[in-house]
Amino acid sequence: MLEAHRRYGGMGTILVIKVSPESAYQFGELVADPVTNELLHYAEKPETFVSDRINCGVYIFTPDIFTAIQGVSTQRKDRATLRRVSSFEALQPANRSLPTDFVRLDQDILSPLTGKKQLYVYETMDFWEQIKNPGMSLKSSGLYLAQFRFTSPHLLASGDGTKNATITGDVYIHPSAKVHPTAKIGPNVSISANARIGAGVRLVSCIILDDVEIQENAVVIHAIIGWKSSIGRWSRVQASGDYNAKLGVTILGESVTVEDEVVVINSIVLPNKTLNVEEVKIMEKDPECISYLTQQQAVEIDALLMGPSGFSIDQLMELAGLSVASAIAEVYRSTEYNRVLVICGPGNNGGDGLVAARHLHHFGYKPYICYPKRTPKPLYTGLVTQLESLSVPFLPVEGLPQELSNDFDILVDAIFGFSFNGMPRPPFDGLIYGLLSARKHDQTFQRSPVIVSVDIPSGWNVEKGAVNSEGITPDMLVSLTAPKLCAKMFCGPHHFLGGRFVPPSIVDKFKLQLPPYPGTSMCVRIGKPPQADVQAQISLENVEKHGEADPFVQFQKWFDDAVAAGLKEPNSMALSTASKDGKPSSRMIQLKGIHGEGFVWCSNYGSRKAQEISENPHASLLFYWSGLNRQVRVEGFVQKVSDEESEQYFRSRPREIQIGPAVSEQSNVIPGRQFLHQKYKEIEEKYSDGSMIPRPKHWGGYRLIPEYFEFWQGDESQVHLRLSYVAEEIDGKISWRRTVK
Ligand SMILES: NC(=O)C1=CN([C@@H]2O[C@H](COP(=O)(O)OP(=O)(O)OC[C@H]3O[C@@H](n4cnc5c(N)ncnc54)[C@H](O)[C@@H]3O)[C@@H](O)[C@H]2O)[C@@H](O)CC1
Ligand SMILES: [K+]
Repeated sequence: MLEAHRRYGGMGTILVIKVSPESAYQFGELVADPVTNELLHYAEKPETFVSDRINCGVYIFTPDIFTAIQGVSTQRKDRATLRRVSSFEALQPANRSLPTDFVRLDQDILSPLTGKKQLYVYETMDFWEQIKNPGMSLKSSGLYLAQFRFTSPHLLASGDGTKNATITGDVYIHPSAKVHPTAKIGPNVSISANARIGAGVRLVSCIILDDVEIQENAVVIHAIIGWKSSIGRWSRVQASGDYNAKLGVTILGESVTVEDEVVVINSIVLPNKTLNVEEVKIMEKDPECISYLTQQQAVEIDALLMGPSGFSIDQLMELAGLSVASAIAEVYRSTEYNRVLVICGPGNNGGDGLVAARHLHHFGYKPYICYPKRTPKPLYTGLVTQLESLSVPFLPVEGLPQELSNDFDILVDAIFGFSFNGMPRPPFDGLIYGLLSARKHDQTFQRSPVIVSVDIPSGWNVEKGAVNSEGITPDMLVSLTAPKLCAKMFCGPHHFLGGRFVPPSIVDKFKLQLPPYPGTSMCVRIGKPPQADVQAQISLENVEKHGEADPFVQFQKWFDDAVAAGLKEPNSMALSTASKDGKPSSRMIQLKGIHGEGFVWCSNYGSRKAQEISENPHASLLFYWSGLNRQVRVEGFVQKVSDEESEQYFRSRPREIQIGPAVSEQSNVIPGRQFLHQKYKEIEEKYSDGSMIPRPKHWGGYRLIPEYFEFWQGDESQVHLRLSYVAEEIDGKISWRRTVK
């Protein structure tokens, strides 16, 4: 490759490899000139197929690369400075999330330099393996150790349990590590510096990082143990060893303590956690406590239910669908999550979706159905008739909006259940893709719809879960009868079990361990609710230790926590303004996003707050995330955004919400509510042909440019913590001074 690089004479050469067209989209795809090998086009993880040659992530550059990196960084700094000094109206919505010293090799360097005789590719026919997920690094570590056997066999450990530990297969032990001779180690084990491995310890397929202590008789299998972690006596830390599965390898972050006699299976444990028996019991959907079914068992139970147990399919489907609707109603209230799209597949899973939609209608939701492949059996035609008689709309696939996120609050995935095999075929592949992309929440902080999967997240392998970790990531999974094996890979906040009908004969035959259903409920939660999860990571010490240097990054972190905790409307904030004579007023509004170094919201330019902002630009925003005991105050000055930017925000709103601003002349006295309804109807009718609703001149965006941030973390002991950031201008540049109180 080096020779080729010198021959090409460019600034950089990229190692590429040919992969199957199906897997190329996971990588950077490249197109090069077949004769000169010049890089002509570079697309990072493209949505449509570009090329089966992918970037291996191995580069050779001349030192000119540093000038190129500096160039990008300088440009970004200039832009940031410009943003602060020039009028906001002149600005494009800039990509706030990138700090000025952040340069992306692919987007900032490689893409702009294509076709300029600067970059070339070198295709390898040799072995290459990606290390995108932690599981793959364990696999690669094994390959590395195997290579040692040929290249540097003296580095590999040996021992038969007399003077040194018993070693099987390829094992590396750093000379400073202390390993007890009664330990049994290997194959595929790598032990780093200063690790201490106690008597009787068993290690198989794992990476033990620096300063780890593994005490007597502990077992570690298919795991990566982070720096300075310790595993107590007789504990087990293990996983299934499926390198492609999300939780196929157990990972302990830095400084995790697993106490004595604790079992940690298929888990990722964040840094600085202590796991004791109590903690683990609630943390896990303990495989010992709940049975998970193979595909075959699910099919057998199905047959037994409808055979000797005397059930009809109609009955089971009715109970399954009711469980799904009940679980949804338990978590997502119809007042906040009203518009539900139920996507129904061709089999019984789709039938469950039809039943659930009917119940959701009766529970006060507004369901819509997409049911592209109908089954002509009476059971299904009956379910369709029942829905039609309730005027529940059926939408054809072509009739679905491009972006599901704008029009629906809940997406119910009733596409495939336990009989799914292979890869999804059309039209369901496109629908599953729609579910995937509905979740890509961007910088706008708009709430994306929640996804509820019935029995199996569609597209997932029934036993192995998401293939290539690229499947949909539902927020809620309602397992029916008993969870299937893939449910172990479910990482969303709400896992429920439904199907309260399993007779004792089946429980006994399959030795099923299922949780009891409470009271008259049709569903029961499996695993603990999400809020406590995030809370477990919150300690004042953590907040202090991990506070970011950039308050915007800190804000994004806390905002993400609030989203992950499932808090209601995490983007709600109180805006306080004051009139020119200093009289304050506050109201709740919604954050639109962080763009152009500021917090943006949209409003009526004739409102009281607008009036006050025009007199006095100083304002304060307050976010309160009660479930996490956190609040954030952002103080600064406010300016209007440009007309073009306002236009963009207006266009990003769902159509029915676009009508609102046109109707309301906010804060102006109106003859009564009836008048508004009348006006709404008039406008709705005027644009009923789908033509563009114009943005009213009095509607637009504001941006608060922060000068001060205060992150407040409450604590049960009443010792609260404040992280504050004050903007300071040094040599014309803004920097943030951080203090902890
Ligand atoms: N046995 C039980 O305990 C109960 C099962 N129920 C539901 O029934 C489901 C199982 O129903 P089914 O056996 O009908 O199966 P599914 O609902 O999983 O779907 C099978 C259908 O999908 C098609 N299909 C399979 N792989 C495909 C692919 N790669 N691309 C496109 N189409 C594909 C099949 O041709 C068939 O039409 C369960 O998951 C559950 O939701 C409930 O209705 C009632 C209780
Ligand atoms: K499903």
